Order: sequence, then C-alpha cells, then structure tokens
Amino acid sequence: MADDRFHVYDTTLRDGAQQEGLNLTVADKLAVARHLDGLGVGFIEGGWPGANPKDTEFFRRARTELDLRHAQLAAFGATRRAGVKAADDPLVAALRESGAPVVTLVAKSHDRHVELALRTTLQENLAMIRDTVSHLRAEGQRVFLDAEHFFDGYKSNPAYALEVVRTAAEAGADVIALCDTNGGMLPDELAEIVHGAVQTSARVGIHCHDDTGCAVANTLAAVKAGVTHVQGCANGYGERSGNANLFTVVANLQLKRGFELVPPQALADMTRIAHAITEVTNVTPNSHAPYVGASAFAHKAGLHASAIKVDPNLYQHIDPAEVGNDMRMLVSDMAGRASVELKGRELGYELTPGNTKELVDRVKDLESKGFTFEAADASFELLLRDTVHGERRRHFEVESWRVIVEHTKGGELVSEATVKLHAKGERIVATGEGNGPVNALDKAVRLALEKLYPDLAKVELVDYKVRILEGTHGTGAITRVLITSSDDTTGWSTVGVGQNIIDASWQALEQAVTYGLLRAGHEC
Ligand SMILES: CC(=O)SCCNC(=O)CCNC(=O)[C@H](O)C(C)(C)COP(=O)(O)OP(=O)(O)OC[C@H]1O[C@@H](n2cnc3c(N)ncnc32)[C@H](O)[C@@H]1OP(=O)(O)O
Ligand SMILES: CC(=O)C(=O)O
Repeated sequence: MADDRFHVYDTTLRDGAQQEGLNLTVADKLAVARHLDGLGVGFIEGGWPGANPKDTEFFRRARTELDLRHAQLAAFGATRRAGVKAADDPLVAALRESGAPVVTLVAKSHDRHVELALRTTLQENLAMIRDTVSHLRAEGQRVFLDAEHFFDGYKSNPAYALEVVRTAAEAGADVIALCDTNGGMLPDELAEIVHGAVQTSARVGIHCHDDTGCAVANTLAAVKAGVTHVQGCANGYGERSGNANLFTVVANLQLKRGFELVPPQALADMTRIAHAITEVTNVTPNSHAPYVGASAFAHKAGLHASAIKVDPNLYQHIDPAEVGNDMRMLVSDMAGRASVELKGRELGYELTPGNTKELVDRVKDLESKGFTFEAADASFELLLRDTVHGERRRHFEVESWRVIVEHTKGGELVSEATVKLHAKGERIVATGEGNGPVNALDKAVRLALEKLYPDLAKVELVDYKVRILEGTHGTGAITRVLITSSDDTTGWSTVGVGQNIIDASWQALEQAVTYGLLRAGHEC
C-alpha cells in the first residue's frame, strides 16, 4: 500500500481523458490503471461515476478486475447542487455507490465562479462543500477536495479562497488540492500563494495545468512551499495544453529532491510504462519528453559525443538507466570522430582511427547529398561494415532491375518488376507483381532469394516515407526514401536518395533486405 507521508495522485483516467482526441474504453482504462499501479503511484482517479455510463462501468468492473498492489482508486465528482441535500443529489449518490475508497470532490474556490457559473451565493457554496464532504465521510469514504480555480480565486478574493480550504478541512476532507485550473500561473507567484494556504489541518496538494508550459515547475515550486500531495497525468495528458506530466514530476522529486515516492525498481521501469500507456491511448509518444522520451538521452552533436567518450555524465543530467531509458548516439553531418566511434561501439564494432575518419567523411558527404543516417540506423551500419571490410559486401549482386506500371483497359493499375541478381554462384531472374512499383520490386527480390534464404520470409516492410528535398525543381527534385522493416524481434530503417523515386526506393529496399539477412545470421 502507498506511503501516506507524500501522495502521488494520478488523474490520467479523468483529467487526462479530457485531452482532445483521447478516447478510452473501459478496458483501456483498466489497462492504464494496471500500468500506473505498476509504477507505484498512491492514487488513481478513475473517472466521474454517474457522469457517463463508461465511468460508472469502470468502477463496477474495477471491483473484480483490478487487483491493485500500490494504488487506491479515487472517484471524482462535484459537490452537491445548490439548494439540495447532499444525500438527495444523484451525482453524489453515484460517488457513494462507486465503491471507491476515496472520493475527490471538485469545488469552486473563486468568488466570481460561484456567482457566475454556479449562480449561487458564496455562503451556499460553502454549505455545498461542508454538506457533501461530511455526508461522504459519514458514509465511510475518504474525501479529497480539488479547490478549482484556487489561484485565480485567491488573487480575486484571498479570504474566500482560504475559507473554502478551511471549510473543507473542518468538514473532514483529508486533502485539499489547490488547482491552477486555467494553467496561467508562474512558479514564483504560485509558491507565494501556496505558502499562505498550507497552514490548515488538512494535507494540501497541487494540481497544475500546462498552459504556460510551467505545470511541472509549478508543481515542484508548490512542493518546496509545503504541499505533500502532487497530482498529474501520464505523459502530461489533459485538457487544453495538458496537466503536469506525472512521470517528470516523480522523476524530478525522486532523483533531484530525494523523495522516495515510488520503489526505485519501478522508477527504473518508467520509460517502458510511459510507452505502454501510449500504446493503450493510441497517442504517438513524444520522443522529446523529459526522462522517458526516445530522444531524452540521444546525442547528435560531435562535441557532446567527444566529451561523453570520456564520461557520459558530462552531457547527461542522470544515468538513463535510473528511469529505464538508454543513451543513444546519433550519426549525422553534425557528428565528429567521437560520435562515430561511440556509435560503432554501440553496434558492437571497435573502429580504428583510420576507419573512423573515413566514416565521418563519408557520412558528411552523403548527408550533403540528401542521405540521413540518424533516421536510418541500418544504412549507417552497412556503411560502417563496408568501411571496416574495405569493400562493399552483399549477399547478392544486382545485374539489373526494371519496373513497369500498366494502366489496364479495365481501369486497373498494375505494377510488375523484374530483378536479375547473382547470389551464391547462381544467376536468378524473378518477376513480381504488386499494387505499386516498390511493392512489385519487394516481391520480385523476395522471389529471387527465397530458395537461398528462406528466413527472408520473416522480414516485413512496415513503413515507407518519401520526402522531396529540393522543392524548386518540381518533378525533377531529389527524393529521399526511408524504409522501415522488421522481423519478429526488432525494426530497422534504411535510406535511399535519387532524382528518381523508384531508384531511391530500390536503394533503401536493397539495404533493407541485406540488413534483414545479416540479422538472420547470414554473414557476407
Ligand atoms: C476543472 C475540471 O476539469 S472539473 C471536471 C470537469 N469534467 C467534466 O465536466 C466531465 C463530466 N461532466 C459531465 O458529464 C456533465 O457536465 C455532468 C454530468 C457533470 C453535468 O451535466 P449537466 O447536468 O447536463 O450540466 P452541465 O454540464 O450543463 O452544467 C454543469 C452543472 O454543474 C454545476 N457545477 C459546476 N461545478 C460545480 C460544483 N463544483 N459543484 C456543484 N455543481 C457544480 C454547474 O453550475 C451546472 O449547473 P446547472 O445545471 O444548474 O447549470
Ligand atoms: C479539478 C481540476 O481538474 C482542475 O481544477 O483543473
């Protein structure tokens, strides 16, 4: 069970789900909850039971389908409506019936909101808070309160904003989370206000939105000012610009401020968990996300690599393994000898100074012609192998290839490719048909090689990207093609460049097949 000295409270399934384009099924919500529990957060806000059938269903299924080891579930909802008893409000009843051990109530703490949005009096709003908190407490639930618009409310009427906090605490709320609902605060101003609000009998927490790009900084400033409960969302999901990214908050507090919020082994699993959640939400992972992004410890500049060669800490703020991430070297025209040497080592090759220099020169020359190696790891490795061997080695040599695209009388578009190859002493001619020229070439190569290399069947072409590099030349522009392939364990990318899109595609395809055969254990 979670350490109650400091709360890590996740609201991905409620505020995170308020993000544009994010739509979770009940099964998705259960899956995300399991991942968050694996990270070791203390509380998981599951949604607003009674507001929609899906969230009601989530709490119903959670009782039998979630076996949480660390976290407690929290059901979110509003205080009772003005003028009714908490016991008679159907939305309060849904919170009571959710079975969640914790209920988090949202309450207005900004006088203008009470008067304009709730259309009630300041006194009635306090009564709504008092009644709802004490009713749920009497029903045996632990109650947290989200003081909505607390900071803007404090600026408008500090006495009233603090009265809301006091009322909730006196009624029995365990936690009052101060919310920067519009996300407009900056850290210094927010910290000053938090200082004034932490003197209450309840625990004080913080809930920040990222509209100024300061949600994480504001959360850390609030912790420094005395809060002991932080709210946030996985991957920073949330309404508008999102919520404080809970992964960044936890990593910062644990690694920089010495809090032990989640077990160290769970922190070391954070990168995997962050990515597993993006699989469920179907939101492309932000590769630049702090700590867990694929680029968070990727080094491109030659000068950085030369220092990293001496000591990785010279250009890294932590050891990536602490959050389950990896250091990566990127090779491009910004690389120097150190970048190439370290990349070579990452790939399992010890390069001589002569090889290193030659590779740096080749990479810079090819990148000036439109190639890109940071996005085509397999093409770089093939270039590296050719340099180490002092010659170009392939499993097959190409005599020629050709593609025909035919528009038939019936309106059908058919592509047919013929390749003539030499492999293992044989001359092979094969023809493939496809729905496009690259598909036809791919089929023809496979047909040509399948008898000699049956495991080529495992290699799949999974992505094909084209970019025009010199738009000013119209249809005669230089084209860059990136192909991503995969076998049953990993993926790799290759690049081709040319004035003819089919030629550029062929270069990338030929390398993709070569790399696939190397991965299958066929040396050449
Ligand atoms: C800052 C936040 O993110 S808080 C979370 C916000 N999340 C959501 O709104 C998502 C779920 N919401 C919903 O499904 C719906 O809005 C419901 C079911 C809650 C309410 O739906 P409806 O009854 O149709 O009301 P509607 O959405 O138009 O308006 C909200 C009502 O709640 C009232 N209300 C708003 N905040 C509070 C509060 N803290 N306490 C009590 N009542 C409140 C409003 O005054 C308004 O009342 P009215 O019906 O008398 O005008
Ligand atoms: C409660 C909440 O989500 C907010 O005030 O932002």
